[in-house]
Amino acid sequence: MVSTFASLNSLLNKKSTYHSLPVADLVEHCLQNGEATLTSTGAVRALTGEYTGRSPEDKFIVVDKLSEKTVDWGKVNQPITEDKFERLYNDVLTYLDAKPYLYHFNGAAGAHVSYQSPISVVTEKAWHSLFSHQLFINEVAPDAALEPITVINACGFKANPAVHGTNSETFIILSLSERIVLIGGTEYAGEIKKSIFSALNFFYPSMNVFPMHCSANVGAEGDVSLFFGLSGTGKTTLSADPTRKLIGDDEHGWSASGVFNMEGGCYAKCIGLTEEKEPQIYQAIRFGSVLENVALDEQKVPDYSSNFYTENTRAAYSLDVIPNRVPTSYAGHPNTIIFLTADAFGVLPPISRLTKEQAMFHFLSGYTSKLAGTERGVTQPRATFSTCFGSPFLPLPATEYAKLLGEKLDQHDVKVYLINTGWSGGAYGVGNRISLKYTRMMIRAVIEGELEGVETTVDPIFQVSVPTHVPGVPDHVLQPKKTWENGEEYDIAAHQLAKSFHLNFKKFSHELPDLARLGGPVDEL
Ligand SMILES: Nc1ncnc2c1ncn2[C@@H]1O[C@H](COP(=O)(O)OP(=O)(O)O)[C@@H](O)[C@H]1O
Ligand SMILES: C=C(OP(=O)(O)O)C(=O)O
Ligand SMILES: [Mn+2]
Repeated sequence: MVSTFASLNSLLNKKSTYHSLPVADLVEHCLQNGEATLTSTGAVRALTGEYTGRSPEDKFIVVDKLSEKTVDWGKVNQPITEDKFERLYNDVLTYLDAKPYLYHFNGAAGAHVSYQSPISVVTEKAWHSLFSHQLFINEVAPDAALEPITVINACGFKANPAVHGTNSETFIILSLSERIVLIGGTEYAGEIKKSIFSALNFFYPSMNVFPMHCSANVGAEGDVSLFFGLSGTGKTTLSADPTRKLIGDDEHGWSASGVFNMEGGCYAKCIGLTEEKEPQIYQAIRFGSVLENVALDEQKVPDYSSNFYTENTRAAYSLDVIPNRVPTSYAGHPNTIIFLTADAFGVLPPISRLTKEQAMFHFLSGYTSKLAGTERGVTQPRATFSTCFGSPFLPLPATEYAKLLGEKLDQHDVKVYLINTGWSGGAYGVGNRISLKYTRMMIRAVIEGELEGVETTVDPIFQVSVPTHVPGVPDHVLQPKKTWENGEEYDIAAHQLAKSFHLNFKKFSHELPDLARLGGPVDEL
């Protein structure tokens, strides 16, 4: 229990801890400490060394009274004992105690006061504090509803698996009871934001809030759109739309009163970034923003085309720099939901409309690809079923989140579309990634209601409803088989994927016996 833990407070009360430094000071510290480089954009650039993506094999949840019977234990949520956690916690604090200085960010997660949790992030690096400042909410509501959560990031501390019970020197450990996240052995900043997301994904469902791995924006009429998707499928890119106000790019809750952002900033992939293609993200990279693992030329100009350090290059910036943001970071109930999937087999239609059953089936399936770099060891697109389009971040069984989605779909009038932002004209390696321009056109058409009444065909394998015409997109692009040189090869690949959908869904068939038949592809198992 926590009373036996070394006191974090005494560490934080030391003179050498910097509390809630303003951005300009944090930038100065990053540069003075030699942690980061000032770039021509005004943003600082940090390099993270060996770990340039998340490390799912090193993520654990502490088994205790609260988690034991609630968490969906397995490969994603690996158990670690309270004793091991306590030992590691004490060793991490001893390590941090020896540091000449520490940084302490104080902010919040959950834009709506009724769902807000104060967040403390204690780091040895100034740039992690700057990252936290940009990604989390900076003003804490005095009456925040949830208890605080503390992240302790000792990125330079290396665990000893024999002593600490970890898998390697690296660890991301969540104690839900103590509301503490311990991170060590990795500098990848994404672990900080995604561990808070994991914690809230545990706490929100019991408050009747549906936590979602999605981006969100709102139109002039107050119409809210959500974009679900695993990393790299386009949440950040596609929600950055000059004609709509941004709520957030990655993590939202859906409560009885509407949708709210959990965060206060964005974390955009910047591989291949150009001002022309993604102006909002490009322009957000400025003083105060943090570039992670982006290559620089001799003039310190970012080279977004370079994957010298990793494919998973990132920019972290505050929502404050987005000109068309929703200032409160919350809005009403969505009327459009888009599931983004990056299909590496190139067989899913680029756009299709889903019935409620299909929406539930595809949400639970979470078929997509892991794109290069976001997770350690993934170097090219790899097809995966990532339930709820966010499996790495879900402590509870997937069906709990699906139940919340089902309730919301019953209560509100929402159209649901599946959009393939992955490959077309052949699998990865043969075909090409669907053009961002066309994807944007499809999304515009959905949101503007231009597809209501448009003629559709039912995809013979996936059974979803495919519009025959989308303004601005050549008709043949909408029919995946027509984009392949060899139609027979298309059929083989599509049937194979249909089969893996059904194989994957078997784990839900006990609880949801009819859903695969009602919402899935043709079943030829
Ligand atoms: N058709 C497309 N739709 C969306 N993104 C695309 C598409 N084609 C290429 N991309 C690229 O894929 C990446 C999507 O990343 P991002 O929006 O950060 O994903 P997420 O926020 O879901 O992790 C961006 O680098 C974007 O330029
Ligand atoms: C930051 C990540 O993902 P996303 O691009 O979805 O924010 C991640 O998976 O580490
Ligand atoms: Mn994103």
